[in-house]
Amino acid sequence: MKLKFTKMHGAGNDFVVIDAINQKIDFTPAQWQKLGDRRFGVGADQILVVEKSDVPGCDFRYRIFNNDGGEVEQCGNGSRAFVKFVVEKGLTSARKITVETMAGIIAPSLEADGSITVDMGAPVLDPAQVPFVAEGLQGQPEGRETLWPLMLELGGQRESVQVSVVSMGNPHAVQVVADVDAAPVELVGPLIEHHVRFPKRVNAGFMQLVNRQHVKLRVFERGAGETLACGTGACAAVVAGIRRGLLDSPVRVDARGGQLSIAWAGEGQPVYLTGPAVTVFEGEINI
Ligand SMILES: N[C@H](CCC[C@H](N)C(=O)O)C(=O)O
Repeated sequence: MKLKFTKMHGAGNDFVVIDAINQKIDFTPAQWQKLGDRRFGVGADQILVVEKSDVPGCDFRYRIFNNDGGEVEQCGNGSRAFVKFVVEKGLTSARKITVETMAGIIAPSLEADGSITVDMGAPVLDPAQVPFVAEGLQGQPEGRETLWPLMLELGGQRESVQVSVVSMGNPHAVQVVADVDAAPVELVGPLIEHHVRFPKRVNAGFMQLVNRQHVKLRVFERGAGETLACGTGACAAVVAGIRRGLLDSPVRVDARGGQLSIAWAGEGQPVYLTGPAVTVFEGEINI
């Protein structure tokens, strides 16, 4: 079939966005993978699918596929591209929309100055619900947070890294490092992503503290590898840092592809993600 799509990015985290309201989409994981393939397809970190929602009061449904073809629960940078897409395509006259995702309802809004803020909902902090298997581990309390010693096999050596585990609807394991640019993200990221204690795999965050309201962050994403920015990863990292007593809301998050801002008022409260969304080009592909 000939498929119309829009190529977009949020702080360098790039997407193929598809209007599945006006196009009939029924793809196999292999077809999603092809769309995300940077040589055999269009190429993107994730594919975002816009559908009508059946949930009363919800404007749209938002489906997210990593470029490994797997469908996932949430995408923060994608939610900003989503609201820009539906406004630019005339699919809504609203500027603040409610969107049904696999992880629950989120509410992106397009501000008059073009910036976009998303109510990402409250973080899930119970390790079992991330999900993370803590059995047999001695968690290290720090502030309101618990640091979990994750055992990794690195070059025949067993090394332990201390991670916070947080869900934004999708799972995150966040560690603090002295220097993100020197952090072994390509080596350690996959070991954490596929660690046996994460039954649904996990996004691995590496956070450097600049000051109490400014961090640098790299994320090795589940199902996509290292991306230039990860919105839910930024949310999870800031939540973990605030709970550890290391950060104060709001926090500036410097990702490799751009700048995000995260605000969180504490347990049970929503996390607000603010950042850019850019439309790069429109296209068609035979898929
Ligand atoms: N790789 C993530 C999905 C995309 C999240 C990221 N691109 C964001 O902006 O939140 C996962 O498997 O949970």
